[in-house]
Amino acid sequence: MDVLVVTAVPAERDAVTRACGDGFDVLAGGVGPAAAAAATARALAAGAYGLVVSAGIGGGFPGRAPLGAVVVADAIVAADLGAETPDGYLPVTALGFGTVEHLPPADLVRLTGEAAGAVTGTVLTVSTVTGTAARAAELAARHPRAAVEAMEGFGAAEAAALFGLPVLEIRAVSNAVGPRDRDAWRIGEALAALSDAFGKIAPVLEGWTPHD
Ligand SMILES: O=C(O)c1cccc(C(=O)CC[C@H]2O[C@@H](n3cnc4c(=O)[nH]cnc43)[C@H](O)[C@@H]2O)c1
Repeated sequence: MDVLVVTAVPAERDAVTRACGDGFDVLAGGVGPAAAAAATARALAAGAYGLVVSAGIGGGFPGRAPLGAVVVADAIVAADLGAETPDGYLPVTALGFGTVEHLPPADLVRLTGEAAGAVTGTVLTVSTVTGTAARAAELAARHPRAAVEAMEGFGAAEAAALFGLPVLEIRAVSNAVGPRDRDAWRIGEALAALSDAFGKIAPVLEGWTPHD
């Protein structure tokens, strides 16, 4: 299986490459869903791949994914792609547009989750890092299965879907979703956990074949 791994920043790319060597193509496509979509689409147009993996650090929802935990997404959801109304938030699908969710292959989620000892759950894609308890509570209420929020998965997934390819998202938790406390972020530990997880799941990804 030829695998394209898309991270946001070079530190994440290097954490994956440390574990996988030359086995996969790993790129740092930039922060945010638009950058991830553009970088993924460019790479997919230039090469022959069978699987796209969005990977990096992320914020864990308290009670679902503690610092240092690894999360494999069983759903990749755009959490702020919609409209605010006086009656609350509406996803774009409620407005008659597009999609807000991509589902990775269930067998691949199970196999990689088991290999890495990961939590499985919804990974939210946001364009703005959550910084208040109120916003964290709002997202958790709207997405009860949310384990992590990050900023790129949905963009990579949109590009993968455009090319008819399956997608997976793997996150290592660097901080808790909630009131902003930059000093409490544990980026080094999360990058080490990401690297460790890729060391364990690389053989799974290499051996996996899609089926209908
Ligand atoms: O300062 C650094 O060294 C550094 C390294 C990596 C990422 C950052 C960021 O500022 C965060 C944006 C980046 O990380 C993901 N991320 C991590 N935690 C969260 C979160 O709580 N909510 C949303 N995104 C998060 C995100 O995917 C971005 O790629 C700084």
